Amino acid sequence: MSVFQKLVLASGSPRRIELLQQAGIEPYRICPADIDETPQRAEQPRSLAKRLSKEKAEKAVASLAGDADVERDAFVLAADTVVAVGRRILPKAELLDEATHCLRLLSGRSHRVYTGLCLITPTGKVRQTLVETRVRFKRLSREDMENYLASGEWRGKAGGYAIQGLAGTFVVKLVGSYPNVVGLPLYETVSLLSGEGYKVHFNWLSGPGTV
Ligand SMILES: Cc1cn([C@H]2C[C@H](O)[C@@H](COP(=O)(O)OP(=O)(O)OP(=O)(O)O)O2)c(=O)[nH]c1=O
Repeated sequence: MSVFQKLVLASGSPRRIELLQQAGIEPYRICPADIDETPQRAEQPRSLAKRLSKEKAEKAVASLAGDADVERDAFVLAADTVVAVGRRILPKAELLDEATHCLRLLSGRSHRVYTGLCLITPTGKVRQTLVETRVRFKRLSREDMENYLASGEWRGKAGGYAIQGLAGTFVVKLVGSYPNVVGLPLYETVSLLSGEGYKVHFNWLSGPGTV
């Protein structure tokens, strides 16, 4: 393996790319993995997040086969975020109806956000972690819901909301990792990578960053 380590991020989520960069990690390549994310019958939310993150990582690895630049010396990282109220898995909202349904379920209640992480090392080792965050929303008024639905911020988000936007004002309590809710738990990601020998470099040469 070359001294320069390569990280392939198996994700098309702009949030995950930004979060990774926030942790000082610049992916060598972005390789979104399109998979079927339908839950299996009676599948638990945490099993779903783990399974899908592994499928995304494996699909990215398969798509790199034959690519001499990354085939044998890249770490491949994937994640999947699932929002659940009890055992009920909320959809990744694409339609207004789905987002409305999600907001009704989330209003005035606690829910859990799970992110499954999967890392495949250059030697083919598969490492997985699951991170859980508990979030409680205030009771949402009709006006809150209407304004939120009109914002469109729910589109493509697990559970039909994005905590990093307007929905941040709905949060009464959060227990656990905040970046986990946005899609990538930073502490656990860095631990997973460094535990497998990926060196996280901080680019101090570019001077103090602005956050
Ligand atoms: C709950 C929540 C989810 N999300 C996002 C994170 C994920 O992008 C998305 C959950 O869907 P995912 O299937 O985890 O990810 P994705 O399809 O967007 O990207 P990829 O599979 O290519 O990595 O919801 C937020 O941005 N904010 C939030 O508060």
